[in-house]
Amino acid sequence: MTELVTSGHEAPSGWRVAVLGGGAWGTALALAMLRAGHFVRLYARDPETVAAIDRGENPRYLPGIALQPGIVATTDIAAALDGADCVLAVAPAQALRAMLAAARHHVPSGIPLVLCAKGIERDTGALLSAIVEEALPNNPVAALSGPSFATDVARGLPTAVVVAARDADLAADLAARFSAENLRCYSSDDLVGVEIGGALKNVFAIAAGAVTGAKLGASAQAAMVTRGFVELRRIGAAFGARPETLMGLSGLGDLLLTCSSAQSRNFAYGLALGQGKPLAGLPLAEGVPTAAIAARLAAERGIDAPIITAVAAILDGTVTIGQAVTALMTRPLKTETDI
Ligand SMILES: NC(=O)C1=CN([C@@H]2O[C@H](COP(=O)(O)OP(=O)(O)OC[C@H]3O[C@@H](n4cnc5c(N)ncnc54)[C@H](OP(=O)(O)O)[C@@H]3O)[C@@H](O)[C@H]2O)C=CC1
Ligand SMILES: O=C(CO)COP(=O)(O)O
Repeated sequence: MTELVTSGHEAPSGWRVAVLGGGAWGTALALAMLRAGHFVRLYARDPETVAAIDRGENPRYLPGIALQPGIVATTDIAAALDGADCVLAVAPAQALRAMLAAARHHVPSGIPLVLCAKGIERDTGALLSAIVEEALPNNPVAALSGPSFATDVARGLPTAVVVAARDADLAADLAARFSAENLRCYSSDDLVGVEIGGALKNVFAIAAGAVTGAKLGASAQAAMVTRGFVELRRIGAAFGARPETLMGLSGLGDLLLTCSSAQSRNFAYGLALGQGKPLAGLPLAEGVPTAAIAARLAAERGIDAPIITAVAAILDGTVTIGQAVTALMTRPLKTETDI
């Protein structure tokens, strides 16, 4: 592996970056890595996606966006990982464990694995970093997160994210290597804080979409996002996240983005829910499994998380949106600063 660099974002020479996942975010990050001067191999399990990327497009996941040449796409995970200096793991959160099982014997020892998904494993409650540490004990884990729609990044629009690792030098090195003219990467050593913010904001994005879809009004929207952030901070604190991380790009920043834009698939999912439209066939909404497990974790740990609990109950059909709103509005009164 090349030596660590921590200054600016001009120094790094090209790394061999393996991107695992050929969806919207994997493809966008592959482009971002090319622009940052790296050699990119992208693994997708679907041969049609690989063929499309070879043609310079990914119409299923990034329709209408022309891909600059240079991404080497393959269905062979071993070939994608051969000689890699770094791995970006970009499958959905619930698929991470399966993807790592396929990858683990081919990941060079010691290279960083950067989590790019946002979620908590539904069946186990595991943070994604814990899944990586179990599957790849000889590889340092990092996470890239923050307000960043794949289409924006793919188009090269200015975007800021945070790259976190427990080792601050590794985080700074990765941030320097990944940054380019229109991708500004901050670094953090609060890996868990970055993971928690990214996972939970999706649950509130579903709630925000539902508030809009059910025409509950802009005031309700602002109240929900603000009180949702209180729940995010409570759960974050229980996991050891630092408050300033939750206030940053991967927490508040991404919460604001996805709670305010129908470009967010989680918001769009909530919008359909609030409008009573069919949900089957909608694009990936990571907040759905994360709501269920976050509600369970909050209950087990005695953390007050009424909005997350309401979203989970609405999604599993236990309560209607109307019933959830009434329950939220008639809870015992309290001081606002009672975090
Ligand atoms: N899209 C965005 O704007 C952003 C997304 N993210 C996060 O990135 C993660 C991925 O999202 P995104 O790329 O958008 O999702 P998409 O639905 O666009 O794509 C998912 C990709 O993962 C692949 N995949 C699913 N399961 C497996 C598996 N077991 N092994 C290998 N590949 C698998 C799919 O393959 P196949 O086509 O064969 O099913 C597909 O290529 C999510 O956690 C999301 O929250 C983060 C920031 C921005
Ligand atoms: O995480 C994202 C932007 O930061 C993407 O959000 P959605 O998955 O809701 O589209």
